[in-house]
Amino acid sequence: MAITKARLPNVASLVTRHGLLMREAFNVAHTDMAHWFPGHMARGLNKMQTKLKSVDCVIEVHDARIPVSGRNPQFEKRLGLTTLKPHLLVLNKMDLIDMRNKNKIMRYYADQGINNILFTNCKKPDSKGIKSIIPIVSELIRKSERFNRSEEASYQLMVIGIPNVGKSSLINALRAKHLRRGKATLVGGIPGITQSVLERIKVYENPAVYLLDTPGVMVPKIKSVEMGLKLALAATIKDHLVGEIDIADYLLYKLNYAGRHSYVDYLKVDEPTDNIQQLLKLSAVRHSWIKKIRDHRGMTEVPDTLLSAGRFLKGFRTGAFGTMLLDDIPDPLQK
Ligand SMILES: Nc1nc2c(ncn2[C@@H]2O[C@H](COP(=O)(O)OP(=O)(O)OP(=O)(O)O)[C@@H](O)[C@H]2O)c(=O)[nH]1
Repeated sequence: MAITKARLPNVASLVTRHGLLMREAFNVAHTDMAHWFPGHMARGLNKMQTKLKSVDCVIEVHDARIPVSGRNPQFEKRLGLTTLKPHLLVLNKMDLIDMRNKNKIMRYYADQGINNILFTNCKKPDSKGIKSIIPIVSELIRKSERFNRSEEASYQLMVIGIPNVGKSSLINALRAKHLRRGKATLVGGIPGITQSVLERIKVYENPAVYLLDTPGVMVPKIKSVEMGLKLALAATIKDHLVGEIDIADYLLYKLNYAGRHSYVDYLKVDEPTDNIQQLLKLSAVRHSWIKKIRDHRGMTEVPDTLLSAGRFLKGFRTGAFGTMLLDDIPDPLQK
């Protein structure tokens, strides 16, 4: 299957200063996306559902780079997010997007009835977003029914989200901010670090606030290959399941499309290109990333393009090419 999305290309940005014309759309040859998603994730949801009655508020963490892609509709369906319990949507990794998009993103969610939204950077526990979480959540709980929990002095919050969006980092940032305590929960750059369901961690005193950490639950169905590639680029799916080279190719397309060519220096190549194989090969040679393979001549040294792809992706994920929103945000004002 190929995606050739009709777009209105910003022609100026598609032509590099070297006069090269870049791709207007991304084509990919994947057909089977089933293996991108580990099936065991749905089991976590069952446990979350059974715990819901002891929860006062649900904090849904999502990656700010993909506000449209990948929010799990199962959360709404199974946990009744906007109806059963107070719900706060935390758009994390705000340091990786251009915050001039904030209002557009807020309008997009407001159009879906989601109004309690906060942008955070968990790398900075003293930042405004992290500081606001407990006051906002306390207010949401105070205004709610609390069902059979009104006698409880302490608050219990459940932190949910797809893999690798920063759920554990958020818990650690809150502990660091309010209790001056170290990490209570494991953080990692690859999806699927949190395995146990519903570990209870204290993050605040007076009133005592506990958070239940949960393993990431991936969307059950990916609507398109491009959506899958965005999720992979945001590191919510393990790279090898999708293929490092394909994800790197999509990244290259996105950077070129936006007219952003800082990858040229980062990868030590000569000029922008649309050819992922050539890019990764040259970068591997320039960095001396060489691997040995066995062929008809015995052991031969070849450029390690997989390693270059990994470094390219890491560059994007750590913000080396600047901030980037991966989704186009539908603006309800322009409907
Ligand atoms: N740039 C940036 N990186 C972040 C932020 N929050 C978390 N990270 C990084 O994102 C990665 C995933 O963070 P985790 O806290 O392990 O994510 P998780 O949602 O608990 O992951 P799972 O356990 O796989 O579901 C780690 O490499 C974090 O350092 C943030 O606000 N900004």
